[in-house]
Amino acid sequence: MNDPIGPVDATRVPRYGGDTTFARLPRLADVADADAVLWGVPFDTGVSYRPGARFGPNHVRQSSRLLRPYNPAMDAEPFAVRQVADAGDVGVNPFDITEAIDTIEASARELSGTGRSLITIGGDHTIALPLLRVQHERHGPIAVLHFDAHLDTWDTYFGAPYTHGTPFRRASEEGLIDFQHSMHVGLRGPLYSKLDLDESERLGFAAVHSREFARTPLDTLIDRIRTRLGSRPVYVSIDIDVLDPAFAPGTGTPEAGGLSSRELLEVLRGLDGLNVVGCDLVEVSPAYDHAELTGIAAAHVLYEMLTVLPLGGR
Ligand SMILES: N=C(N)NCCCC(=O)O
Ligand SMILES: [Zn+2]
Ligand SMILES: [Zn+2]
Repeated sequence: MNDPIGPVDATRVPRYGGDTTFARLPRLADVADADAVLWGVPFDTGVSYRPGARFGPNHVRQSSRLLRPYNPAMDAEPFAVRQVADAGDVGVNPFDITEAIDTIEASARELSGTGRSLITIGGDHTIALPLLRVQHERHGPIAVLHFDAHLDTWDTYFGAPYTHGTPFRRASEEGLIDFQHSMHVGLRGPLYSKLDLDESERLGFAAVHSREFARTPLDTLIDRIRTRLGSRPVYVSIDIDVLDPAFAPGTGTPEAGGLSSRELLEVLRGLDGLNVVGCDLVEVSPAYDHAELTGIAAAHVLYEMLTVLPLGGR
């Protein structure tokens, strides 16, 4: 492998100008090949409340301009040990959800190539379903680590099966999920019924609720998460609304009482050494953001994810 091409040097080219790729990394077309590909899915036709996550990918990219190459928390240089590239956005039909899901699945399959890690910026949470289908093709039933205020294991909205509140139910029904090793983290807020929690368990998910963060040491929670995931291939799906609205106001279905950015970043660092095969970051809706708070939180979340991705051959 040639030395990876890293971000544009901010001590030479001011970080507020120029091309807007994630962390000012090269575009996929500008590198020979990549170990990890980051791309955007500007789709929000699946939302049940505030819209706007279709603008998420470019907002997160814009908010990622201040990221620097060295991660002191992990003593790591995520862009020096692997080639990371930004593949831009997929052209996805905003008027037809099933067609959009098919397009996302086909593009994810193509971009993952013969073993690249795929990091997806949404978009609303509907997009996790086609992403999981592609992971399942490669790895079989997959351990899903799902950070979210919401279960997203609901059945239908207005009779519609493919929405941002239903991807993990569909994934479970399709046999994509490893029932013994999947988990929600950060659940909170009112539900439709007590049965929602039983159903989610039946569909294969253990849970760490947001309120547990107030009373349980972080290391204990990280141990619980690592024990649940084991050595399985893990797909990490992060809905930015897992953060408290104070840390991430720019999202479509905010719920009070969420994680702090510091807690979430620490938990992600705690995934180091696990077999993480891909991830998504969804539900950033910039029209409800202020001072790029949500975009910056999302950019840092992806930076930590890129740091803990296992190094693999292409
Ligand atoms: N933000 C996501 N993904 N899901 C929220 C669904 C909440 C609801 O309308 O019941
Ligand atoms: Zn959510
Ligand atoms: Zn969600």
